[in-house]
Amino acid sequence: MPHISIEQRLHNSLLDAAQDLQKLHLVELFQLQPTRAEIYQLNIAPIYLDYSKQRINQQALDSLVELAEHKQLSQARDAMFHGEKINHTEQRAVLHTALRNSQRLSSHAPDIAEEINQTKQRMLSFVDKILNQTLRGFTDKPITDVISIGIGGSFFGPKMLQSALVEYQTSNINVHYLANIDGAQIKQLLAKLNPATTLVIVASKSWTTIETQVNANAVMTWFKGKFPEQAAIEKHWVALTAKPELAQAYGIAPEYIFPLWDFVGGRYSVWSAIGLPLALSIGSKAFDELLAGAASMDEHFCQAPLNQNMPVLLALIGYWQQVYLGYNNLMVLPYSHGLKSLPAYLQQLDMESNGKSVNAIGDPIATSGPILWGAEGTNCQHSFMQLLHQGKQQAMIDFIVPAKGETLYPEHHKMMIANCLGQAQALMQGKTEQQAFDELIASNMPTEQAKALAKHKAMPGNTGSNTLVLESLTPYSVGALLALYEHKIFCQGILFGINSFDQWGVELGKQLGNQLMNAITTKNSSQLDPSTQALLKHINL
Ligand SMILES: O=P(O)(O)OC[C@H]1O[C@](O)(CO)[C@@H](O)[C@@H]1O
Repeated sequence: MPHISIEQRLHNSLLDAAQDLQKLHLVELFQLQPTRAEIYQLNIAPIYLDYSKQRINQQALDSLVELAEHKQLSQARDAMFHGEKINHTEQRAVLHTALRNSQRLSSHAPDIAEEINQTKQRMLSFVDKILNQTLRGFTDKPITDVISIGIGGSFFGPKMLQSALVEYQTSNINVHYLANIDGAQIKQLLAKLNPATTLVIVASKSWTTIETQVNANAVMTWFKGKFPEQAAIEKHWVALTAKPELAQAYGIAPEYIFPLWDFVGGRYSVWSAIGLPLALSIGSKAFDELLAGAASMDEHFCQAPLNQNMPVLLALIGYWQQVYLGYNNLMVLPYSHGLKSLPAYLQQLDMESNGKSVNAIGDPIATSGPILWGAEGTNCQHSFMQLLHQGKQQAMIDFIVPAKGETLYPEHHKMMIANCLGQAQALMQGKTEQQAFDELIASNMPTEQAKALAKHKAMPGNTGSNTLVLESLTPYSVGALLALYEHKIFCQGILFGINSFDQWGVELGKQLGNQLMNAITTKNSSQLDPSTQALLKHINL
């Protein structure tokens, strides 16, 4: 027998499983194994995962779990939780998990754990004081509005969670977000606000992000138009940053500066001081529950065996679909208006983390993270779902739905559930031409016409999906959901061999944006490529 490596053996086994599964329709898989729904599920409160509709079998799952072991997934996970510098291209630890519970870290890095706890207490006490009006504006008026200026990870998390947890909004404070550098947005926002009752938060880990700087400067000009005094700035401006010295130089009072650290990646930072605008909306208790929900998923991720581990399973199923079934994109469909911005949040989380082309030692890799997209159900059923039912492109799909909905409108929630499960079913089952024909005949259509139309009504089905059921839309369950995706992405990074925690790819765009700005200001575009020159000429600034 020629010697083959473990990886090759597992690869062969996965290829065999994929070949076997290609011969079977999902409907046949259920006929052959009627207990699939009981076997391929995991209930880790507050999330129930059904993956029985995936085109997967036990041989594939066993080999995938073995592959994860072979890639030392558990060791990599422990290294992350213990604060090892796993982000090797930036020489940084990755410790967003310690923000939700620092206990696991305290035996490895007690100082960091302590600093995290102190910052959290300081931040939540600040929130309480703004909300109970102990802390007020410069003219002693209570704060009614917050402008949170930040982009990417300093924006998506708080913004998305604010709509997800709107039912938990305890304060009367309106939080407004400024991310894009669109003067029209600033104009509209500032026109309706009063500087005397507005708190301005500048959320920027690096304190160098140009969009955030430009927006902060515009808001500062507006603010100083009413209150030029430094003492006023010190009562109305807050900084959330890993560069406190730069924030202080900007004029922000040290007591109003809340740090984060280089071991918290931007897209993983909603659990840190970056969550402050959210906490000002939902209050410190609900913010704490959000952290507790995420910590519960961390605990599960650290303790559960790999084949019963929800983030690991999600990662393995996605890996299987990409590498062995040929998918390249993941569609996330939250059947919940509150979670409408979840796809946008997950886009940064997944694509900025795993959109890479080389492995840890810089060698090219064959597969990296998927394109992620999606929208709130049921709206998407009336737009792009047609393509998935009958088009030639395919997607990996995560349906997400809360089991409990708004009690004031119970019929709406029942219909939401019915639509969510109905879509997953339709994608799985499809409809044969014969079924379509029979239906048309039953509706009294003449045979020839029915034959012709049946071709258009047939749907292949056989599209797999995961369904994630949250108990309800609470801070705890949403915290667990976000941590689930974070860990899934981490696991996929390990499987692909990627460093999921750097983002060098975004740098070139920033650099060229600055060059373009220079060309526009100096009116000299001669160094630019012909297409860019022609565009600048046409725009004629
Ligand atoms: O918080 P900062 O440093 O302003 O960065 C904002 C965002 O910019 C990026 O560095 C690149 O897009 C993200 O990773 C980050 O979340």
